[in-house]
Amino acid sequence: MSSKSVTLKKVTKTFEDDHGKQVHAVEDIDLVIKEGEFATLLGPSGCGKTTTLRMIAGFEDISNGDIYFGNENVNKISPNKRDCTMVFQSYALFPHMTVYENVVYGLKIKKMSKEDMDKKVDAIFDIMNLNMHKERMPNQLSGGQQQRVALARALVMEPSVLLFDEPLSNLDAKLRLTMRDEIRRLQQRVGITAIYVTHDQSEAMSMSDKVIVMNKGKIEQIGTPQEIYQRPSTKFVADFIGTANFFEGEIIEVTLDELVVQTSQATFTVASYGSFKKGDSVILVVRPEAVSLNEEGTYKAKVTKSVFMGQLQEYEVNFKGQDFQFNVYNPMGEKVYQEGDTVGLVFNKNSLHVIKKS
Ligand SMILES: Nc1ncnc2c1ncn2[C@@H]1O[C@H](COP(=O)(O)OP(=O)(O)OP(=O)(O)O)[C@@H](O)[C@H]1O
Repeated sequence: MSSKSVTLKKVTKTFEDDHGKQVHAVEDIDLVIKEGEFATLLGPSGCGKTTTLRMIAGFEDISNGDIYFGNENVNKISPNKRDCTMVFQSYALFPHMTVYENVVYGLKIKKMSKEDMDKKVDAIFDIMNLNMHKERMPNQLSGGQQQRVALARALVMEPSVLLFDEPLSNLDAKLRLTMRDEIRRLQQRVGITAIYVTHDQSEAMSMSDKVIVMNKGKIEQIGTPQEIYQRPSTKFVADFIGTANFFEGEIIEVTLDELVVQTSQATFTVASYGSFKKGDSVILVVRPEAVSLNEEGTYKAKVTKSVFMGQLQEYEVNFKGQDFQFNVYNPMGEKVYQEGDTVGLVFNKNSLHVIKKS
């Protein structure tokens, strides 16, 4: 199976709202998804991820800009001629056709010989463990099985790019976990370029080589799951991915590998990433795992909430006027603090992160 890169250059999509006003659903997006890469468009409802995916598929015209598959500009190529297929949230299987007929349908349209068709369908059914369901009708399958058939139907066409529009939204939580592993393994096995839309950050984090975080029609950050979690470039990204506490402050010292940040609560030393200078107004991002507790620590805080969650103890403390939350692992025998206790906070400087205040 061949795969292609996908490039978006200054892509914009404008819609007319109910009052006839032009609104940008997607604005000036630049994006490169490499061959064989699994890239996820992630963001809250209405941020423009589905519109972006539909423009890549050709279902939606673009108002401005260019889209390339490999070196080929596909702006004017109709969806059925583009070298990509889409897997939908609703599976979109033909209800009156068997599993086999559903999967073979696209090849029949292409007028492929029966022998070649059977070879391709058999190979896909083997990869996806669908052989025993060949003669069933879609309504005789579970949601997960139906989604596997939809995936098989997309893959059998051997597109260079596979597009996913929230494909797991209709499945229960446990099945979602299994299916996301299955999709990722399959994508790696066939080496196809995949572009996946979701608003579920754990799905994005666990499946992707590259995550594209969108907000209000624009790209906030592109990075590996680790980069967007550990080194978010904006407050929006830090807030949207995982949980975070924010402290406003100012850079008071810059060394080769450290920043010193003064907030109204304390002075923090942080491992340095990005370019900062003395006097910059910043936001200190404190992830839940950046904090541990002891009796002696110099940063004293009052516990305002302590909840046993099994593996983790969830704390909320008041630290010089600001409430913040974090988790501490809970091995048996570890001291557990209760509401009203005074504790010492220890911050791990490698887990702290600074972003510029906009
Ligand atoms: N056909 C349309 N006509 C007018 N406005 C539209 C149309 N399609 C999308 N929009 C608007 O464009 C913006 C982006 O929508 P889009 O569906 O791409 O967002 P999304 O991030 O995929 O959201 P969701 O997760 O809810 O699907 C929204 O404000 C939406 O209302």
